[in-house]
Amino acid sequence: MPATPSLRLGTRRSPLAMAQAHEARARLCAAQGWDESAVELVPVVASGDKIQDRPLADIGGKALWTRELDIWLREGRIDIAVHSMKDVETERPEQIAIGAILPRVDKADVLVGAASLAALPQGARIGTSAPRRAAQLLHRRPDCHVVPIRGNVATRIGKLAAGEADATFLAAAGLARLGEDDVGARLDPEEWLPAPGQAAIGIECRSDDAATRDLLAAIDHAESHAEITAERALLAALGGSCHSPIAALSRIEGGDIVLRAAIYSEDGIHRIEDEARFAIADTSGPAALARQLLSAAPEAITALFDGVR
Ligand SMILES: NCc1[nH]cc(CCC(=O)O)c1CC(=O)O
Repeated sequence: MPATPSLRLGTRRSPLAMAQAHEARARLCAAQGWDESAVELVPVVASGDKIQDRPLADIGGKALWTRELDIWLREGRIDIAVHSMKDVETERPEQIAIGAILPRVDKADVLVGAASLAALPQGARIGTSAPRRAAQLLHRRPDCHVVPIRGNVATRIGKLAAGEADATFLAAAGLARLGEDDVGARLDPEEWLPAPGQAAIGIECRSDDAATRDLLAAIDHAESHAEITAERALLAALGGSCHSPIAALSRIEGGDIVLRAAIYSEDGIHRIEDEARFAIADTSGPAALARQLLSAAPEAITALFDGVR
């Protein structure tokens, strides 16, 4: 009998992270014909999960989601780490490689607490700690008030029920992975652009671990990978931080990437939106779009970005 292969999969502990870890394990094992016991789930507490009372942007940004898993991966305590790509910084350590992107699901945001943006009562309080969602909301509904809200999906829905806010935004992908498909009103992603990398699960491994890279390559979804690579390159070229309201949506069309993006001032008053089409292999496409956006943007927007016009 062949020895049972054993791979340690690191994940955050939130219910959404665990659901994503299970999906990653299922795909990995199905592709290799392994029993699921071949992949051990190793839940790791992330700093972002320990600090719940302040907005992510104020306490260190996206690195708080990856720092612990990065260390565990580099020290060899786990072999792979599963992430929501939306939460992964564009600059990754050289020792870590994005080995697989799973097929992307619904990229839309969902509004929970009202049937549509137009149906929100005048002056409604909307819970979100995401600068993108806040700016998008204020652009469309300047009468509304943004109140900070954090915590995992269930916590946020609970805070809504407790009256901390009248409505909130959640990612359709996250809700679907938790089996909560019927929560809230879906916002058309063409009109309400999602975050770069939204709805994509990424699996990382050590860059020098060739055997694991092969395992991940077997489940990599090329189109989803190309999309998130373009969206992340745009984010990097804009020089945005987690304070920078940026929304992006890409799709593959006949061997090209069509990448659409919008950047906002924090108060949502200013918004610049543009689109570019370029070959998947053209790695300079996203940066060209970033320059186009920044060159058209007023100071209230460019002050939030470090990118070069
Ligand atoms: N910032 C938390 C986070 N990171 C990824 C998702 C959803 C799943 C995804 O986009 O892949 C969520 C929750 C949310 O925005 O509702």
